[in-house]
Amino acid sequence: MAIKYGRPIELREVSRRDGTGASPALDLTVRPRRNRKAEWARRMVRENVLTTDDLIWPLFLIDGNNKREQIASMPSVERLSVDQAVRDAERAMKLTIPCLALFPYTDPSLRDEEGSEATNPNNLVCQAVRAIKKEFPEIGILCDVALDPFTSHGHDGLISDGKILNDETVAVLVRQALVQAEAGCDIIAPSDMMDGRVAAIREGLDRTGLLDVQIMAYAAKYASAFYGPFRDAIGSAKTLTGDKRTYQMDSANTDEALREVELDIAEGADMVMVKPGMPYLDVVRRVKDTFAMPTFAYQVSGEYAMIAAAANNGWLDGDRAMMESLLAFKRAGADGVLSYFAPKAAEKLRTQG
Ligand SMILES: NCc1[nH]cc(CCC(=O)O)c1CC(=O)O
Repeated sequence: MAIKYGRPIELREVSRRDGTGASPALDLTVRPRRNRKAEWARRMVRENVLTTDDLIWPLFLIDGNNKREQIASMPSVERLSVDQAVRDAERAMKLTIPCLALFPYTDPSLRDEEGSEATNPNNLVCQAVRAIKKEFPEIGILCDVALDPFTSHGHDGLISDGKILNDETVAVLVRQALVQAEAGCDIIAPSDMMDGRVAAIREGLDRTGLLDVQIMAYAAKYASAFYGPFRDAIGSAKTLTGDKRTYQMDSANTDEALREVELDIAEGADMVMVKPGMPYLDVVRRVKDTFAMPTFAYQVSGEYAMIAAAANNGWLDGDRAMMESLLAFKRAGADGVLSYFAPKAAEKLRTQG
């Protein structure tokens, strides 16, 4: 056998750990690379897999008909009129993506201090829920609960003297959750981070007889710079005054995340979420290990934008970075991921599998 890079190691040298041997003392009975030698072998020992069941696809809605509007900071993501959202729901069905999440771009003329459009049973989100459920009752629909797409100041709650009011906001959020659930949405996802909102929403749903509507709590949601492109998408970037640090979590904390998750579970959350995603995988792991609850992560707009922008510049392989980033959530213990990559990733999974 021709040896290109040196002579073969003899077994007896393996035990020579004092470094006096002719070659460095390497314990080469153990060779982890054996299990990586071919794709079939790698498949055999693979610990985590991503499937289309793991994906939740967020859609942005806009008023009008037959409209698809590009969002500059989120390449390939569009704002959709309701009829187009129905088309994307069909695409999701075909790709076996189990669930959609809906976010509205509210016309500026409908935004006010109180976010009153949030509780309009005929708002854009409710229209889309009814239209999608009419054609595709088998697909899951998640609706975000928070006031920021509807307020003139871009905050998630009601404000008085520059302060976000907790209990008054919760009362409005319950009404927002109820109009969405009555329109037919399956999962209510409070993203506002007010205290006590999960319990109040659960009680409201149960009192109305909406016993089967699930709650996925944005339980550990951080005050993050990575929401920037989302705020472009829903049109709150320019209007937002100040920041959200009095209600969203400090990114320095993880014990606090566990307390938030514990509270939301006690208040009746069926599923919990950590957000943003990739910079907070340690939190995902701690939450999963501590509570063993269905745990989701949100790969947020800024995470999407970073990968998409780098890929569009040719700085990294976009498809591989997308799949690697999604798999990372599984490795961290997540049961699923909200991701703007959902349709693209599902297409890739389909052609691979
Ligand atoms: N409260 C609303 C909400 N729901 C989801 C996101 C961010 C999602 C994303 O960045 O993709 C936000 C923005 C925010 O809290 O400011």
